[in-house]
Amino acid sequence: MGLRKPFLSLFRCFAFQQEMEITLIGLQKAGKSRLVNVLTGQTDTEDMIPTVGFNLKKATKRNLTIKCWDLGGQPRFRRMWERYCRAVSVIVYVVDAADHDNLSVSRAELHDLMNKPSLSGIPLLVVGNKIDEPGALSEQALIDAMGLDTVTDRDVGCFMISCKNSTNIDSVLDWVVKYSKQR
Ligand SMILES: Nc1nc2c(ncn2[C@@H]2O[C@H](COP(=O)(O)OP(=O)(O)OP(=O)(O)O)[C@@H](O)[C@H]2O)c(=O)[nH]1
Ligand SMILES: [Mg+2]
Repeated sequence: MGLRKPFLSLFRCFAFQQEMEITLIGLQKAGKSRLVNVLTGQTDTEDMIPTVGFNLKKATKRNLTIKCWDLGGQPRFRRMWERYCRAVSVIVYVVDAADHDNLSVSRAELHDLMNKPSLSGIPLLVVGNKIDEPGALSEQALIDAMGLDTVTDRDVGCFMISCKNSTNIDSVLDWVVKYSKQR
């Protein structure tokens, strides 16, 4: 009898241990790598090096480990996006909400990816980053600019964040946990 309680606690600990994978994509300089740094609790820095290919980092929160595939956003790396999105629980698409000039390219790349049959049904979280910058879009303006109302074949979320000020980062984590598909 004395052993029962510790055994049950140990069982619960392993039973609820969860691991999930997400992929972060979006145009170059959107802030994907900085978001991964903030999510994984690494020292935040303004000085970021453009991602060449991809990086993999892990974030751990309580019983949850999130593997984050951080892909390069430059045109030459976009061909890889689909491959790294196929097996993940959630696709996180990062947009620089203050970079109005590149919104239409960002939208086109997003819809191109969402139309791939291999990615059908994978939940999509669009995050408008850099809301600390003047002229950053509102959430509704980002939803309109990215045409999110037309993505109807999956769960879709949208948050406005600032990696610089750590604004709304918890909402990103909560959404990922809530909508992640066990694949
Ligand atoms: N003001 C502001 N700058 C940010 C924020 N997030 C990222 N940045 C800056 O934006 C620049 C690009 O950030 P990265 O995280 O390297 O962007 P990325 O999307 O990983 O870019 P690639 O790896 O080239 O695809 C860096 O100078 C960051 O410091 C933010 O919330 N606010
Ligand atoms: Mg990067």
